[in-house]
Order: sequence, then C-alpha cells, then structure tokens
Amino acid sequence: MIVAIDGPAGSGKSTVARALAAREGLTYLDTGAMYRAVTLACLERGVDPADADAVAEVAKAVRVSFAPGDGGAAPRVLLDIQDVTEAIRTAEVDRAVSAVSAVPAVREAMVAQQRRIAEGHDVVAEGRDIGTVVFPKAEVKVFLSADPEARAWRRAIEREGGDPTAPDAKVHDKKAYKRVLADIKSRDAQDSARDTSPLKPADDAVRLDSTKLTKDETLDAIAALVDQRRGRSGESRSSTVGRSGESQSSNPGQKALSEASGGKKGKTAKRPKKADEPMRAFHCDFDDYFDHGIDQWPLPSRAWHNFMCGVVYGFTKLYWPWVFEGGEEFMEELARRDKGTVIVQNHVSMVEPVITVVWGWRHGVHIRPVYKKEFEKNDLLTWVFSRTGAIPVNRGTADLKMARRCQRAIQRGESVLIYPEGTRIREDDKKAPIHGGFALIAQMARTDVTPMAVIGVRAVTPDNKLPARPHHVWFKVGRPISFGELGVKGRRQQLDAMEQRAMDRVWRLRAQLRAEHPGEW
Ligand SMILES: Nc1ncnc2c1ncn2[C@@H]1O[C@H](COP(=O)(O)OP(=O)(O)OP(=O)(O)O)[C@@H](O)[C@H]1O
Ligand SMILES: Nc1ccn([C@H]2C[C@H](O)[C@@H](COP(=O)(O)O)O2)c(=O)n1
Repeated sequence: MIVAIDGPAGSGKSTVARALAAREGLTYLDTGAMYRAVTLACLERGVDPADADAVAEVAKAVRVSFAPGDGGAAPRVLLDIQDVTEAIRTAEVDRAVSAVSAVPAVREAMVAQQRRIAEGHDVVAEGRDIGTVVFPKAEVKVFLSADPEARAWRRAIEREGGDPTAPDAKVHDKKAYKRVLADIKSRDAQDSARDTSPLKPADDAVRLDSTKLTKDETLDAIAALVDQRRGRSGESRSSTVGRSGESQSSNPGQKALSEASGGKKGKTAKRPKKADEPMRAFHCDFDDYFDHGIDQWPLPSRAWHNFMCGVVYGFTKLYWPWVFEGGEEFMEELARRDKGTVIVQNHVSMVEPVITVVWGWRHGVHIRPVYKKEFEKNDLLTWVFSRTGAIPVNRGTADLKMARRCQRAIQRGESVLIYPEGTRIREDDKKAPIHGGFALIAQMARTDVTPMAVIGVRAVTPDNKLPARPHHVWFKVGRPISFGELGVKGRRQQLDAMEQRAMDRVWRLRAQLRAEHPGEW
C-alpha cells in the first residue's frame, strides 16, 4: 500500500506521516528531506542554487538515502555516506531549497530515487508531488493544508524550542513569527508556481485542513482513510505493491472536500480558535454555533432558539398531528445517561427532521440534525440552519469536521440526527446507497445508534411540492443498538455491522408502522 501525503510547509505532513508509519507498520519516506539534501550538497560545493545546470549535475551525482533513527526516532538522512539529518534543517537550506527543487533534472533524479526506495514496501510518503507525480496510483492520497498563520505559529513555537501541540503553547517572539510567516508564504508561492510538479492536490486526493485539528485528530482522520481502504480492498496489513507506485488497484476516488477551515484568518500570532473555548457573547460566526453546545450559546441565541422551537412545535402538532411510538422510553433512557446517541431515520420529506428536533426540544433534549452543505444557498439560510442547531456535512467526502462536531455534541449530551439514505426516498422500490458515516460517528463518540422510522409524511407534500398539506405523521422509536451487542471484532467490521443492523431496524420499524396504519407511507 502507498499512502501519499502532500501539502505546504508546516501543515503537519512529517508529524502525521511518521506517526502513521509507526502505527500501521509502513516505511516512512520524507521526500522534502531529499530535496534539502541536494540543496545542502549544492551549498557545500559552492554551487549557486539559481544555476540550474550546475544544480542538475549535483543532483545526478549524489545519492540520498535513509537509515533507521535510534529507538523509534525519525530516520537519519544520508547524503552519500554523510549523515546530514540536522544540517538540512538550517535557515540557509530553507531559503535555497525551493529554487533547487524547481529544477526539472533535480526532480527527475529524486523521483527515480524515491520510487526505488519504495520498491517492495508499504510506504507513507510525504512531499509536494507524491499523489500527482511520484505515486499517482497511491491507494490513499491526502492533501494536508492549514492556514499560513497556523503553520507559521507552529513553526515559530518549534523554533523557540516549544511544542506547538501542547495545550498552552504560545509564541513569544512576534517578530520571529512574522518572519516565519513571510518565509512560509514565499515558499508556498514558489512551490505552487513552478512549472515542474507544482504543489497541488491530486484530483482524487482527500483534502484535510489541519488548522483547527490537533495532531491526533489529523492522524485519526488519515488512519481512518487507510482503514477504509484496507477494509474495502480486503488487503492485509503486510501487503506490498508489486513495483513501486504501480499497484494495479485504483484509487478510492475520494473527492476533494471537507475541512474548509471556516474560521477567520488571524493576522496575529494567535492560537487558532478552538471549539472547546467558551463562546463569545457577540460577533459569533456560523462555526461557533456548529461547534458549541446549544446550552453554551449566548443568551439571545438561546432565547431565539427556544422561541422558534416553541412556535414550530405548536404549529406542527396542530397541522401534522404527530406521535413518537416508544418515544417516552427513549427520552427516559437519555435522561439516565450523560451521552447522547446517533439517531438514524428513513427520509421522505423535510418535515421529519423538523418534527424530530422540536420533539426533542419539548423533552429538554437537543437533537442536532446533519444537513447537506448544498442547502446553504445563501447566508440567510446558513443563519437559519446554524440557529436551529443543525450541523453541515460535505457529502461524498470524508468530512472529518462534521464527524468531530457530532462526536463532541454527543459527548456533551446532545444527540445527532442523520439520514443515511442521503436523499428523500418516496418510492418503495427506490433503494439509495447507505452513507455509513453515522456508524463512524457513534464509534468515535463511543455511543450507540438509535433507529427510528417515520410514515405519513409523503402525504404532506404528495408531489414533492409546496404548499405542505395537513396530515397525521407517525414515528416509531427503536431500541438503541450498541457496538457491544453486534458480536463483531475489529473496527471496520463493527462499522459495517452497525450500518447494516441499524438500517435494517429502520426499515423493519417502518414496515411495522405501515402495518399499523394501512395505506400510509
Ligand atoms: N494538527 C497539528 N496541530 C498543531 N501542531 C501540529 C499539528 N500537526 C503538526 N504540528 C506541529 O507543527 C509543526 C510542523 O509540522 P511538520 O513538521 O509535521 O510539518 P510539515 O508539513 O512536514 O512541514 P515541512 O513540509 O516544512 O517539513 C511541528 O512542530 C508539529 O509538531
Ligand atoms: N516532494 C517534494 C518535497 C519537497 N519539495 C520541496 C519544496 C519544499 O519547499 C522543500 C522542502 O520540503 P519540506 O522539508 O519543507 O517538506 O522541498 C518538493 O519540491 N517536492
């Protein structure tokens, strides 16, 4: 298996690639170190980094390789037989490396060496062109980015001898931070603008923005992609590619997406805003509402939420008289515990999420529906969604941001409402593929999945058009399903089993409702 991680300086590629290699038993390949080693060779030989021909000669003459680091430390970098691990990390090399790595002959020589190193191994390789050029058939491709400010903040702390992953990490020298920021921006510009193998995401790379993620969160996201890939292909952990980068298997086709940082880009050396910080009373952005518990919202927002839920509750009760069979037991169960649950329902119209949210509200339970980001046609709509407690998802993507938000909500005691069918299903014979993200969220939050079914809603908008008509609506609430009761071992296997079990229950509950209310859909 080849895992390709590309991205700009300081986005966390080396940190995550090293940890992934240790966790998954992969060979770690730091291609940036190779370009740095050639740059050092040029500087040591008095070759001007701007002299492309002379630089090319050096690249062809040297051999860069890696030796294992002591006791699990990062691998040592060898320039021919010289250990240059520390020497390639100087500011002088930093300044010259973009020019050296832009020379086509240098790239040709390094790519050949990189493919040779990977031959016969399972590899996690990181750099700028791994998914696009070096291993275009890599099984997992990630484009890891972060705001330049966050990357400079990390590097500046690192240079002050601190640990940017520590919770209380701070930049002391603001001037040095600004210098690092300028350097990062200039390197980004050079690496992205060069003609040969510029820094850019492969079309089939999963994009991950680590600005607001911790190191572990970033690692978990990429490890989940590796798991997914291994689970899907049934490949064993020790499998290898036949020849370097020429595995016959295709890419999962994961689309670019998710994880837009969303937060405002700071101009100063401030730590990126975190979801667990208290919410400000004023000037909150949409992310604040998605990231925080409804009980943590500022008073006016909570008052508005209560007012709207009250109005909608009254209206729906009168216009679409609805009942939740088994609802009282469910609410009692939730009241006994401190964690929420993942609710999954069949999806027929826009009515069922609205009723489910106000039903929860009436019982003092915050149910946060997950909605397609495509619905955010304008700021007004996003405002409405954010103030109802809904959480957006980038569909067709590994939307880790949504998964984390849901995980945190559940851990706070809120529940999330997900429609795994993805789209509204209005015909019996229409089977939609199931989006299994709900099981992953339940696993991340260490909670259960509660199946529910709804009928009666099709008659509300029979031809799928407004105005909505009055009609009875019936819900049936199933017993929460825990991972323990599935009797399956292994993370991936548990997810598959949960997806299947939960949706089977939803459909069975729906069949029961239909039997109880003949002619209703
Ligand atoms: N998600 C994260 N949150 C906070 N700090 C992080 C995160 N990921 C990495 N870091 C820290 O940021 C610094 C830069 O990370 P790293 O060296 O892995 O970046 P990189 O993308 O490999 O950069 P380069 O391409 O310049 O080698 C390190 O100190 C690392 O510990
Ligand atoms: N595959 C790669 C890896 C690195 N480079 C260049 C661009 C960087 O500025 C430089 C140093 O990389 P880092 O150690 O910061 O990851 O090397 C490249 O062109 N292609």
